[in-house]
Amino acid sequence: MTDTILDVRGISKRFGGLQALSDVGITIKRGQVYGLIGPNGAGKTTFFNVITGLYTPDSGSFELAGKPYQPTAVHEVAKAGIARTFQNIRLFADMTALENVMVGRHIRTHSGVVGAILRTGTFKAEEAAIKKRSQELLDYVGVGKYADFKARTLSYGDQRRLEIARALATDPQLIALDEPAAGMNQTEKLQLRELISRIRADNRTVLIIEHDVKLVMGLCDRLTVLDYGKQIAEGVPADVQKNEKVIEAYLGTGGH
Ligand SMILES: Nc1ncnc2c1ncn2[C@@H]1O[C@H](COP(=O)(O)OP(=O)(O)OP(=O)(O)O)[C@@H](O)[C@H]1O
Repeated sequence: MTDTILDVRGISKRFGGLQALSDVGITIKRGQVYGLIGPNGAGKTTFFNVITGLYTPDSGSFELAGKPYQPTAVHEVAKAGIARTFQNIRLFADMTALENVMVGRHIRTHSGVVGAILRTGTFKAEEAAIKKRSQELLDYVGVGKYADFKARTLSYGDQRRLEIARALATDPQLIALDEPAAGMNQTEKLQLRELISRIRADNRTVLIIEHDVKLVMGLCDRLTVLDYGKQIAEGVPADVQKNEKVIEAYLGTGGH
């Protein structure tokens, strides 16, 4: 089994006259929490969108768990083993918390459409297993008691946790979290930090975009810093924190 989960090299992406990403590459090892940070407009979400199949890059190569991987379509990316959450929560608002997670789990089932229509024994057994696993995941992220509540009735912090449960339901090789702490209060941030640490302790691999630098520095094993689409630093938090280019990008010129 390879130690490298995601190996991405030479990603460039242009929107009209704007070079959103220039030759960006990262390597994430199994069991790491890897952070992607940078000022507003640095290209973080674009990078996420490229590796999860929402944007086609102008150049770049990808390997997932040692195999060449082409992020061409969102559902193919999920099948290949990358699950993500979004900066703006994207749950099925009128479905229950449990149903939201069950949807995520369905990409790993086998009985298919015919089985579902005929309600075969295999289908029913699979459905029961999906339900059980989904409830376990709700408990795992700490929202088990809201299983039967509609997603939109959950607090903001709980909706973010629910999104993480749904992403975990696909049994991903890599879970990519896009600003999971956005809009959270300090207590919720602490709980989130505990949850992500637990996810890592369970030998999962996490890629995280986050604006809260303190949270990222305390949580990540390694970091990449983007600024105007360029990778200005890569390394362990203690080194990245001292990097002059990083300090300048965050504190200096115009505070973009
Ligand atoms: N679909 C698009 N079409 C045109 N320009 C885009 C598109 N998506 C992003 N951009 C531009 O690319 C640049 C990088 O944006 P991106 O959203 O990736 O930055 P970010 O680091 O995630 O920023 P933030 O922290 O504000 O979310 C920005 O200048 C943005 O306006």
